[in-house]
Amino acid sequence: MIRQLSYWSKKAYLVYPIQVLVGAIISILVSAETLNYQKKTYTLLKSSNVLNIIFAYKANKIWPIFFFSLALLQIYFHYLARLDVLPMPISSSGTGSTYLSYSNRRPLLKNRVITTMAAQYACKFLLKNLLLFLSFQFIDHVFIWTGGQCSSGSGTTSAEKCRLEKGKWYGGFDISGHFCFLVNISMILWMELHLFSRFVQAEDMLWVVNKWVRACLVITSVVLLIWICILWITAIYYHTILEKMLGCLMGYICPVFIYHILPRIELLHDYLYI
Ligand SMILES: CCCCCCCCCCCCCCCC(=O)SCCNC(=O)CCNC(=O)[C@H](O)C(C)(C)COP(=O)(O)O
Ligand SMILES: Nc1ncnc2c1ncn2[C@@H]1O[C@H](COP(=O)(O)O)[C@@H](OP(=O)(O)O)[C@H]1O
Repeated sequence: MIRQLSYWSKKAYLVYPIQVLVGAIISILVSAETLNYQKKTYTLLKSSNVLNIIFAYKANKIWPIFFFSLALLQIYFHYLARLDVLPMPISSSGTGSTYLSYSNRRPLLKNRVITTMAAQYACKFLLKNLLLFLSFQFIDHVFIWTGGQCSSGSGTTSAEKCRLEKGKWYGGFDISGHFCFLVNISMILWMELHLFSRFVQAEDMLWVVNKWVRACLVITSVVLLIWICILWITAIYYHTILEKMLGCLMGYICPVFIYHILPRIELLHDYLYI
C-alpha cells in the first residue's frame, strides 16, 4: 500500500489539468442546452448537492483534520527513526509481542525533531491560509473589476459572503474557486502523503505502519478522490474553459510555495527542516 501511495501521490499533480482538458472537450462536444438540462435535472450536478456542500463549501473545516493527522504521523515516524533502538517486536511469554524498551534516548535530538517538525507544519498551515486568502482576494476582485456583482445588493466583493447572503454572484469573469481551492488543498495532502510514504520506505519502517496508520492513509485518499469527483462536475458543467484553466493553474500556488520555495529559504531552513 505504501509503495502504491508513493507512486500515485507523485503523479497526482497531473490529474487536475487533465480534468480541465477533458471537461473542455466535453463542453465543446456536448451542447450547452444538454449540459444545462442535466445540471437542472440531476441533484448531484446542482450547487446545492450534499457532496458540494460538505466537501467543497465546508472543506476548510475538514481539511485541517487530514493535514494535522498526516503531520502527526510524519512527526511520530521521524521521531522513531531518530531513536537508536527502534521498538523491535520480540516474542514474549505468549502474551503477544512486546517491545524493547527504548534505550539511548537522546532528549535533545528527540526534542529537536518534534519541535522543528511542529514549527514546519505550523508554517505550512499558516502559509496555506495566507496564500488562499490572497488567491481569493484576487479571484473576487477580478470578478468585480470585470463587471461582476452580488445580487444581494450588499455590494460585497466576496463570493463567499455573497453566497452566505443568499445572493447570486453574476456578471463578471469568474475564475473557478472550486478548482483553485480544491486543487490547492488536495495537492498539499498529496505532497504530504508522498513525503510520508517516501520516508517510510527510505527508513525501512514499513513494519511500523499498523492498521491505524493505514486507516488514516485510506480515509485521506478517499477524501482526495471525492474532491476529484467534485472537480469532474466543475470541469464539465461549470465555468468557461479559461476560468477553469486559470483556477486550476492557481491551484498550484500553495504546493509550489510550500514544497518548492519554502524549503529553499536558507534563513528558515534550520528552524523548519531536520
Ligand atoms: C515563511 C513563513 C510564512 C508564514 C505565514 C505568515 C503569515 C500568516 C498569516 C495567516 C493568516 C491569513 C489570514 C487569512 C485567513 C483566511 O482567510 S483563511 C481562508 C482563506 N480562504 C479560503 O480558504 C477560501 C475558500 N473558498 C471557499 O470555501 C469557497 O466558498 C469555494 C468552496 C471555493 C466556493 O467558491 P465560490 O466562488 O464561493 O463558489
Ligand atoms: N462540482 C460542483 N458541484 C456543484 N456545483 C458546483 C461545482 N463546481 C462549481 N459549482 C458551482 O459553480 C459556481 C461557481 O463555482 P466556483 O466559482 O467556486 O468554481 C458555484 O455556484 P453558485 O454560484 O450557485 O454558488 C458553485 O457552487
